Amino acid sequence: MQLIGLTGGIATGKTTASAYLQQQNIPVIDADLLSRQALEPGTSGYQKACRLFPQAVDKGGLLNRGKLGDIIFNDVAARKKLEGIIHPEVQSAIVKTIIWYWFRGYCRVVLDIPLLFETRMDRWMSYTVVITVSGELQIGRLIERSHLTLEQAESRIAAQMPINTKCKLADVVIQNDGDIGALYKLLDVAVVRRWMGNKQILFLSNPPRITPPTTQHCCNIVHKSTLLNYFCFFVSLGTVFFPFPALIMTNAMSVEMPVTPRTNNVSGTATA
Ligand SMILES: CC(C)(COP(=O)(O)OP(=O)(O)OC[C@H]1O[C@@H](n2cnc3c(N)ncnc32)[C@H](O)[C@@H]1O)[C@@H](O)C(=O)NCCC(=O)NCCS
Ligand SMILES: Nc1ncnc2c1ncn2[C@@H]1O[C@H](COP(=O)(O)OP(=O)(O)OP(=O)(O)O)[C@@H](O)[C@H]1O
Repeated sequence: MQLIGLTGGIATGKTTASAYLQQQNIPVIDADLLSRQALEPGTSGYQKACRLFPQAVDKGGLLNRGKLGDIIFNDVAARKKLEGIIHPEVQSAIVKTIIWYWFRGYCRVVLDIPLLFETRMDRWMSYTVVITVSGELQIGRLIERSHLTLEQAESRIAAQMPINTKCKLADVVIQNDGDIGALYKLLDVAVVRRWMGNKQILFLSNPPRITPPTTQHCCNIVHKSTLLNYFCFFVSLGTVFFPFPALIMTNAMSVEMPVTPRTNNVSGTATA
């Protein structure tokens, strides 16, 4: 099972990338969606959040996500408290969903997790992809999409791990300064074609900044059989408390088949 960690800063394009990958029949687990589900009315998370953050509850008694955002993105202690409620729920949902996809015979899953590095979940990934964008574009896209003021947008960005740090931690960096079509082309190279190598930066600029090293390790991970998948699933059920190590174990049991890279010239694919 190949686990591909997709992350980035706020409004750098993770959701746009995930939607495209899903169109390519690659399953995506969206941590933002799971965290929204953990805060839905009726859940214990919702009740705890209402108790902890009464300032974010509207007159009608409903939790206002915008107000909650204004609180947690300006107060580290409040953010940690909210994360303490939501993250355990999200992480357990992620593990269950991975196992579900595995049971269905998928050999790879993309995990769209904004806090991939902060929560150290990158340790369990086969490789990580960071989507980044220049500061001005990030602010502009965030304000436009979420209808925020400049101050709100800046506080949300400041509350996150600096994007440059994420880029340093990533195996693949996608610079999303171009149009959507250009982003899709970069995703084809970085994920859809399962192109794996050393750290790569896929620039949209012209001329190309980087080409893959000729010694790159390209591999196509293929499961031996669906039967093995079922076997692995039952093994993981036995390891209720440590399902991730079980997934990694079975990853090691997969066959690695070297394939010829589809493209030796990333730039050719990358340029818009
Ligand atoms: C504060 C909340 C209610 C604001 O909701 P809103 O609908 O405005 O934003 P949404 O959930 O779509 O998140 C948008 C983006 O904000 C950023 N973000 C969200 N939570 C955090 C956080 N705790 N730390 C840093 N960045 C965060 C991410 O880049 C995310 O993609 C919400 O973000 C939330 O519940 N956050 C805490 C849970 C969490 O840590 N989620 C991150 C994924 S596990
Ligand atoms: N290459 C692009 N060109 C133009 N607009 C883009 C591009 N990529 C993303 N966008 C736009 O930027 C905004 C933010 O993108 P998106 O919602 O995918 O980011 P995100 O990283 O998922 O955000 P969040 O962290 O809030 O979940 C959206 O309005 C999206 O349509």
